[in-house]
Amino acid sequence: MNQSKEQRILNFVLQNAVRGDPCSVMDTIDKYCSQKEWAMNVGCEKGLILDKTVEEIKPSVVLELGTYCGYSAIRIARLLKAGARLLTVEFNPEFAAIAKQMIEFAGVQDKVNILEGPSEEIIPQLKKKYEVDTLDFVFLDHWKDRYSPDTILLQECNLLRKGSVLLADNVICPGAPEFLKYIRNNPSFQCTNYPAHLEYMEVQDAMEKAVFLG
Ligand SMILES: O=C(NCCCCCn1ccnc1)c1cc(-c2ccc(F)cc2)cc(O)c1O
Ligand SMILES: [Mg+2]
Repeated sequence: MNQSKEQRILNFVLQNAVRGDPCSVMDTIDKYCSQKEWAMNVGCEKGLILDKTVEEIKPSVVLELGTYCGYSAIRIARLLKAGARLLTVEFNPEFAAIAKQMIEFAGVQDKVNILEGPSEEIIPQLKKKYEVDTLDFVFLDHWKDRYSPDTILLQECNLLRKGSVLLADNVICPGAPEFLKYIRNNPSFQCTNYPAHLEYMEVQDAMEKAVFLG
């Protein structure tokens, strides 16, 4: 049965990156996806915006929606302080299996917990099942039409506190118009837009940062 693109990316990392070196894994994925096969990793340009946001917040508890191959989970986890943790939600079991291997190869598995299933089911379980009090940082990178319903669900589940930061990928391409309309018109959020390019392409994209004001 022929391999998936995601399996080809993992194999390229296993053969070319340095085990236990997160930057080498990120660079190797970026090399493969810019030179051989495009894939929807956040990439290095938007990845720098993600890095700066994580470094600014120094979060203890991070939620990522949309694991894919684990590129942004590795990107975030490598910057987390001792004892800090990342919970990342992936709906697609094949993607989750690839991400698990990618994260372990990078050596950040002790900071990352991959939660398989639909975000609308997992978010209401975070407090009781995953012992979360509130979230310091949320990276939204899953289905773009789920960004606003899941942001509402996070509030309903009391998972945000004054100063919690949301960062959303792809608000221009593929686009998350409903999310932008919701978040920019909501007095409980302070929004900032970061123009960038779609990963590995000369196509306009942007990230949106939203700080919860409580
Ligand atoms: O769809 C995206 N991500 C969600 C994938 C499924 C998430 C599953 N899931 C996980 C948890 N709950 C649900 C995405 C798409 C593109 C893109 C851009 C241009 C183009 F021509 C084609 C595609 C670029 C990205 O950066 C993206 O993130
Ligand atoms: Mg994305």
